[in-house]
Amino acid sequence: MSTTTVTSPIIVALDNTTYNDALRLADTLDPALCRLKVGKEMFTRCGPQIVKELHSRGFEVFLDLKFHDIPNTTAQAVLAAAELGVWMVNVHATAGEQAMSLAKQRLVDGGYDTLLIAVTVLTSMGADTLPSIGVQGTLDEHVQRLALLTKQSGLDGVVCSAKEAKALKTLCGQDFKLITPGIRLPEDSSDDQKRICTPADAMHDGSDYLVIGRSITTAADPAAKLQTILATLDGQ
Ligand SMILES: O=C(O)c1cc(=O)[nH]c(=O)n1[C@@H]1O[C@H](COP(=O)(O)O)[C@@H](O)[C@H]1O
Repeated sequence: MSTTTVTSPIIVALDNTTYNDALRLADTLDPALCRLKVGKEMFTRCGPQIVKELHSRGFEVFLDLKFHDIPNTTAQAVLAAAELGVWMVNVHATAGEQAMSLAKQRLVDGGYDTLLIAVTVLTSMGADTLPSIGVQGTLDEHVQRLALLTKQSGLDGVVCSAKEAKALKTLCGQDFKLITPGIRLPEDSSDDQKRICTPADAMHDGSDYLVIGRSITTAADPAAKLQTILATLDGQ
C-alpha cells in the first residue's frame, strides 16, 4: 500500500480527535518518521475512509480494533482489516488459540502480509487490577502465558508494556514483535496508563514498536515532539 520506507519505530495513536483534525495532524507528520494508529474511537467515528485518507498520504496504518469474539467473527474481521490494506491489526489474546489461529490462517489463505498481533494485558492495568477480573498469579506470569499462546497460534507478536519486553524476547524469541504503548517522557503525565516506560528504555529493553498517543497529539507542536522523542532514541 505505502511506498514510503519508515525509518522509525514510532506509531502515533490518533485518538481524541475528529476526522478533519486527524488529517490536519497527519499533514504535519512525515510518513518516513512514524506510522499512524487508528483505534476504536476514530474508526467508529470515521469508518474505513480515514484509513484510505492516511494511506493516500503515504502512511502505514495500524488498525487497533482489538477484536475479541468467536473464532469465525474474529477471523473475518481481521480479514476485512487486511482488505483495507492496513500494515498491522490486532486481536485480544484472551479470544483464545482457536480464534487467533483461524485469523492468521485466513490472512495466509488470502495472500495478505498484514501483521497480526494480540493484546496481552492492557497497559492501563496494574497487578492490583487482575484479581477483580478473575486472574490468579502475577501480572508478569499472565502476560507471559498470553504471549506464548499468541506465538503458538502463529501470530507475529504481542502488545504489552515495555516493562515486560526483556522477559518476552527471551521467552518468545527475537523475531516475535513487541508493540508497546504506555510510552511517556519523564515530564509527561501518565494519564490512565499504569505500566509506563520512556521511549529510550523501551527500545533498550527490546520493544520493536512504540505506540505513542497523547504525548505527541496534545503537544503544542506534535511534529516537534515527535522529533524530540526520536532524538532520545539516537544511537539505539
Ligand atoms: O493496542 C493498543 O494499541 C493498546 C494496548 C494497550 O495495552 N494499551 C494501550 O494504551 N493501547 C493503545 O495505545 C494508545 C496509547 O495512547 P496514549 O496513552 O495516549 O499514549 C491508545 O490508543 C490505546 O488504545
